[in-house]
Amino acid sequence: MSKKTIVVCDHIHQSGLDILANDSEIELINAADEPKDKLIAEIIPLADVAITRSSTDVDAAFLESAKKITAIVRAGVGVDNVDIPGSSKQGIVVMNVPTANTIAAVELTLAHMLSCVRQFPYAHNNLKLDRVWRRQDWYGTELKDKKLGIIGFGNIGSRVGKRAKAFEMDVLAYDPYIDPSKATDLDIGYTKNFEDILACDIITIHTPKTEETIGMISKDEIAKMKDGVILINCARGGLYNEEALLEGLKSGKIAMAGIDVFNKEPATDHPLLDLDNVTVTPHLGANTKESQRNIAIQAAENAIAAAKGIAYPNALNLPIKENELPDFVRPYLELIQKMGHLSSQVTKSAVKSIKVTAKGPVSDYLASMQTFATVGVLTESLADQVNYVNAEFVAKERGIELANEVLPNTSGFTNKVKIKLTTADSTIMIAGTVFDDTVQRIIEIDDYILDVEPKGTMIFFRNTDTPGVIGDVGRILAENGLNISDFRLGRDKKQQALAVVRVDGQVSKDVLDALSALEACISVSHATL
Ligand SMILES: NC(=O)C1=CN([C@@H]2O[C@H](COP(=O)(O)OP(=O)(O)OC[C@H]3O[C@@H](n4cnc5c(N)ncnc54)[C@H](O)[C@@H]3O)[C@@H](O)[C@H]2O)C=CC1
Ligand SMILES: O=C(O)CCC(=O)C(=O)O
Repeated sequence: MSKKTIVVCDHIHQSGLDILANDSEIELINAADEPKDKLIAEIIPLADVAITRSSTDVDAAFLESAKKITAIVRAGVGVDNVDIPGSSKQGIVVMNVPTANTIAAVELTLAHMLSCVRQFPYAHNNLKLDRVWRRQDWYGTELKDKKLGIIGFGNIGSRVGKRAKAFEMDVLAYDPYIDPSKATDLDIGYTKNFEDILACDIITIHTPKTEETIGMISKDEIAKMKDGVILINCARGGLYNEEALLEGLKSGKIAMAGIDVFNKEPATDHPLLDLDNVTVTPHLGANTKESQRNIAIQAAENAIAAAKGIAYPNALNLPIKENELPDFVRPYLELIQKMGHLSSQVTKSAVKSIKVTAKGPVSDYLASMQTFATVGVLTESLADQVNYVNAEFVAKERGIELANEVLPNTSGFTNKVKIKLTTADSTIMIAGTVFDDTVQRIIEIDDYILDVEPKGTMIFFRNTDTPGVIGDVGRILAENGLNISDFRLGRDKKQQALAVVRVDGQVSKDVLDALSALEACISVSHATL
């Protein structure tokens, strides 16, 4: 097997590099010290998988060069510098390493909080750099009994809250997307009213950077805050509008701000740096030895798994979360993909729409069913250019309409999935189910009730329901050296029948011509799964 190339775009801990270097199936290119233009132009085109941090943007230029890339591992949490829709369009799986740097970011937040209330860096510089001993200049405040507002109560926010409780702070969480008990179980207040947060003494933000969270704290919000409020941002630049923050700090409305992240990084010329009431760090939230080691190991292991096509841990743009998928759903996904592939082989015409329907508990996974069915349908014309990540984009680009619907839970099979494929020339409907949790079966094709295992080479022979047809079909197949491994017949109310014949071997044009020459034949087609 040829080696897969993993390009490391930013600095990661040596322990991760060692894992990559020691894998005999992996070619490692450590490009962390390469200029970004060289990285994009010369190195990214070689990569099967790339590992990035916040210093490499996965933008249009990166993606343009990512000709071979199948997966990108963001060695950290925030993926705001990764163009996820653009990656999906190219069929690239985007993965992050979500919890390995949580504690590092939590502790840096507390460091900023303590530094702000005691103006620590200024007192430090006064003594160390200026050699001035003026204790009367450095009166701080205490965290005890202060009200701390936490915006975003996920991995980092909740742990900041827990530690703030140890400082005897009065903590209030704002996060509309969590169960309030996540906060109240920690004896932390929970509010859905953002104004309650604005009334706090200290406010810290721990949300991802999204359209909703950009500028969450702006001029209007700052105006509503207490005079002398302290603001901390160790999440992402821009969550606090930087101009409003600057104004608030200049006017003294905001007493202090602790800032680790900037809208544009590196931020060596930022006007915030000119102020005397900020504590600043150059995006150090994840920079502890423990965190960097953990992240690098996880990023390397996950990149290797992705390069070998074994697994995509923490994938952010796959239609399914592997570890959340109940066992009974997997065979249905496989089945609907096969049904999609089969229907496109039988119709052999430009696809107009793919409609997926399902009944029973499996219908909770309808969106994933749609993706798998779409991959199945498009595989016939696009082979490996289509995958679970880009299927929807590819279909839309080709003007294929995608639709899905839950079927009413009537009697019969507990779970049933159905695909209706409409092409320029015809329509086909195939339904299937799974017996005993593993046995996949096609149970309907158009109006015919059947019981067929979707496997191998299959001939679909539609005929007028007259005696002797089965014998004729068997004879033609035998004359052409095709052994029948299964023969299933479905009849409809119009005196027509559909035979699905599974054969060992390939079906030639001669066989199809001979079958279609039979007087009873209405149509004949074949498919291979
Ligand atoms: N400075 C640094 O080096 C680091 C920064 N980060 C940043 O911190 C962020 C948070 O990290 P984690 O806690 O691990 O992520 P997480 O996903 O565990 O938590 C984020 C929380 O924000 C909440 N949220 C989302 N939108 C919200 C909104 N509009 N209002 C209120 N809450 C909202 C979510 O419900 C979730 O609970 C990351 O997205 C990343 O940008 C993370 C690690 C290091
Ligand atoms: O180390 C980095 O790349 C930054 C860490 C970070 O901001 C994150 O994990 O979201």
